[in-house]
Amino acid sequence: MTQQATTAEELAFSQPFGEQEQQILTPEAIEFLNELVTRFTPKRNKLLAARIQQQQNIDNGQLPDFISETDSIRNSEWKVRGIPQDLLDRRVEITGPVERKMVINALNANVKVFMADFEDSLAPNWDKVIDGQINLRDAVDGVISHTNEAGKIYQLGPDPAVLVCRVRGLHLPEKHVTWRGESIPGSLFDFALYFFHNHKNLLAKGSGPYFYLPKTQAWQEAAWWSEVFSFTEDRFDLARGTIKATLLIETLPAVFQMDEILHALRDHIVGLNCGRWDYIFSYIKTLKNHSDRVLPDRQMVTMDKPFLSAYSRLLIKTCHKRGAFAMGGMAAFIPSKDAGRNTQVLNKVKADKALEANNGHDGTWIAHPGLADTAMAVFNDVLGDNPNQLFVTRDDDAPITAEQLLAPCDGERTEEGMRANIRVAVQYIEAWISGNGCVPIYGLMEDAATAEISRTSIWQWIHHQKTLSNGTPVTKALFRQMLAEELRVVQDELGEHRFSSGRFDEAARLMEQITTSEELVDFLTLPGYRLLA
Ligand SMILES: CC(=O)SCCNC(=O)CCNC(=O)[C@H](O)C(C)(C)COP(=O)(O)OP(=O)(O)OC[C@H]1O[C@@H](n2cnc3c(N)ncnc32)[C@H](O)[C@@H]1OP(=O)(O)O
Ligand SMILES: O=CC(=O)O
Ligand SMILES: [Mg+2]
Repeated sequence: MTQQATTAEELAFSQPFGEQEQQILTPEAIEFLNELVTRFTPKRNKLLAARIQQQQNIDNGQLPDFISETDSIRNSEWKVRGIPQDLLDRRVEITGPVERKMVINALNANVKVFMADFEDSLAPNWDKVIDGQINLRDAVDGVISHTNEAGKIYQLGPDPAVLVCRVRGLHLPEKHVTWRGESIPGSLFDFALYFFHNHKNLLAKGSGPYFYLPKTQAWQEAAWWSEVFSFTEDRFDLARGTIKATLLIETLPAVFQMDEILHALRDHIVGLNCGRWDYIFSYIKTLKNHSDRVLPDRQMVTMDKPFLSAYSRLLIKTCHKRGAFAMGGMAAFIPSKDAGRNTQVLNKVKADKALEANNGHDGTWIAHPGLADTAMAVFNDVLGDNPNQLFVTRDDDAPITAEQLLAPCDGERTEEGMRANIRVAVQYIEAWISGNGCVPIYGLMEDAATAEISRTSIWQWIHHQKTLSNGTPVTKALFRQMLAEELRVVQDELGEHRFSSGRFDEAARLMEQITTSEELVDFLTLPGYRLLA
C-alpha cells in the first residue's frame, strides 16, 4: 500500500492509495481533477454564499418568485441543442447507489436508463466513492461481474440500460481530498473521475458522458456546470455538447428559474427532472420562517396536492417548449414479499406513474427492479408508438403562477405522523452514518431526500408551535420525550442484537441536535458526514 500524501500541485489526499485507489486516482486523472478544482472551486464557493444571501431575504419575509431581470430569456424563442439518440426514449429509469451488485441488477432491469447515484442514495464514505467509480468503469467497459456469498454470479445482460451518473450536490464536500487546506467539492470529484475514466469508451459505443445534476438552486449554478462541461470538452478535444446533463428541479428556488437553467446549460442539457422528495424538503426549508406554509404529515404530501401538481405541470410546459425532456420522479414504494401488500404497492405505483404520464412527462423513476414492469406498462400505454412526449405542450394549461407553486398544503399533523417521522429519521441517520445511504423502512425507500422531510417537518412544527390533531402542542420537550419512546419502539422492532451493535445513540444525538437547534441545519448529511469514515 502506497501512502500518497500530495500530488499534482496542490491537491492533498488523506487516505492511503491502496489497490483500488491506484486504479482510479491515476496521475492523469488527478491532474484533470486538480485542473477542475483549481479553476472552479472559488466560483462554487461564491455560489454557495449566494444561496445564504437568497435564503436570508426569504427568511425576512420575501417569497420566491420569477425573476424580472431574466424576462427576455423566458419570453424569447430558443431551444436546447439536442438530445442524443440513446436518450430519446427514457420512459422508465431505475436509480440506485453505485454498489457492484446493484449496478449490474439496475443495468439489466426492464428500464431504459440507470441513474447511478453518488448522491441521495449513497453515504459517501471514501471506500464507497472509490468503489463506485470502479464499478461504473467496469460497467462501461462491459466487464463488471459479481459473485454473492451464496455463489450466485451477476453479469451484464445483452442490452443494458443507458448509464447516467448522478454526482454529489454543490454543497457536499469530499473531505478526503483538500485544496488550499479545504475539502474539495464532491461534485467535481465525482464528475472528474467518472468523465476521465469513461468518456472514450462511452462515446466509442455510441453513448456518451451523461450526468444527472442534483439540488441546483439558481441558474448561475447551471451556468457554472456549463463552464465545467465546456472546459472539459475543450480539454479533451471533444465537440461542444458532447457532455449531456439532466438537471433535477428539486429545490423551491429553482422552480422559478427553469427557463433560465435550461438556457444557461443549453449546449449540454437534455432535460429536467421532478425530484419531488428534495423539492418537498426544500419547500419546508426555504419557507421555514413562513408560519402559513408549514406542511402536514409527510404521507399527506402527495403529487396531486396543488403546489406539487403546479410544479410538475410547469416543468413539463417549460421543458417541452425548449425541446427538453420532462422527467417524472420517484414513488417511494418498494415491493413487498407479502402478496396482498404487494398488490397495493403496485397499484399505488401505477396510479402515481399514470398521473405523471398523463400530465405529459417523458419518463419516470423507479427505486426497485420489481417496479419496472408496472411503470413500463403505464408509460407504454400513454406513449403508444412515441419514444417520448416532447410534443405535449400543455398550451391549454392556464399560466402557472408563483401563488400556485407556493400554495399551502392542507392536511393534519398527527401524533402518529410525528412519531413515524422520528422513527424514520433516526433509523435513516443510523444507516447513513454507518455507510448505507438507502434503506427500506416500513415498506418505503428512504434516502437522504425523504429522511430530510421527516426531520425538518418536526423542526418546523416546533419552530411554529403547531398543535397536533389531538390538541397537543409540539414542543422541544414533547419531541425529546417521543424520541426516547420511539427509540425503544425501534429497538423492539429491530431486536436487541441489531440495536446494540448499531450506532443508534449517535444517530439519536444527531437527530436531537438538528431538531432542537434554533437555526435549521441546511442538510443532515453535512453534520452526518463528520461521523462517516
Ligand atoms: C429521492 C431520490 O433521490 S430517489 C433516488 C435515490 N434512491 C434510490 O436510488 C433508491 C434505490 N433503491 C434501493 O437502494 C433499494 O431498492 C432499497 C434499499 C430501497 C431496497 O433494497 P433491498 O432491501 O435490497 O430490496 P430487495 O431485497 O427487495 O431487493 C431484491 C433485489 O433487487 C435488487 N435491487 C433493489 N433495488 C435495486 C435498485 N434500485 N437497483 C438495482 N437493484 C436493486 C437487490 O439488490 C436485490 O437483488 P438480488 O435479488 O440479486 O440480491
Ligand atoms: O432526487 C430525487 C428526489 O426526489 O429528491
Ligand atoms: Mg434528490
